[in-house]
Amino acid sequence: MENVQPDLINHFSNIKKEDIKWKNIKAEGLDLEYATILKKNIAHELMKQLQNSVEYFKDENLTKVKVFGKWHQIPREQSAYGDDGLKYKYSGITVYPKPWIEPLENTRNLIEKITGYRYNFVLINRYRNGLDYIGEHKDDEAELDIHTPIASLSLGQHRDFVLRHENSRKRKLGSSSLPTVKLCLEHGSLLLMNYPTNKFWYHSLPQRKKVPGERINLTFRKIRNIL
Ligand SMILES: O=C(O)CCC(=O)C(=O)O
Ligand SMILES: [Fe+2]
Repeated sequence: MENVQPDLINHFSNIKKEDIKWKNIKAEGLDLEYATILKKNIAHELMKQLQNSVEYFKDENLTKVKVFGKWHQIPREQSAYGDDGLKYKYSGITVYPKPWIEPLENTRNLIEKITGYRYNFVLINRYRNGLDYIGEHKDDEAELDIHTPIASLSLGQHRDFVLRHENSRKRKLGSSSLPTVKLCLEHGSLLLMNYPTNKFWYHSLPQRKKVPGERINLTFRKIRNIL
């Protein structure tokens, strides 16, 4: 029987590392690399497959997070997939990833081919519309392998991504305030947050009422097995 679904693996196998044009963004303690890695039609196909297969958390223990000591309903949908036996704790919640599903595993393998890093975990955020957002935070949990950059793949509605140095945030006396860094994360783009970015810089994806489309973001991470 002929496969009527466009074959993602086939498309992915045509993507060559040497064809990718990276943009480097650097500031004190900040090191980012950004590139469009998927053509529009391939990005659309991956998004469609994820819309049909990803299951988001429903359990109350996983849809509320602790921010500055208070519990809040997360203003987006979230899920996690990864290797068996891993555990990731953030914002007061503990996540055990679901087993890999095909589109996510294929994407993990593509990112390994492009970056040379092998990931064992992906956190998925779905922003249903422009009101959904993620507040300022650092991804600096102890179980993250800090020398493997967080690789963030964006699909769907482009959204602004804002980074602020911790000193600018605290307006610490005597520290020169570093300018905010703002990027627009496009459909089919990959952002690498290299060490030591998450040590010094907070990031967020603010609400944007004028860009109401759905966005799915995959952050591939390497968790050190702490069992
Ligand atoms: O949606 C994004 O681009 C960022 C998500 C994020 O910062 C996170 O999952 O830690
Ligand atoms: Fe983050």
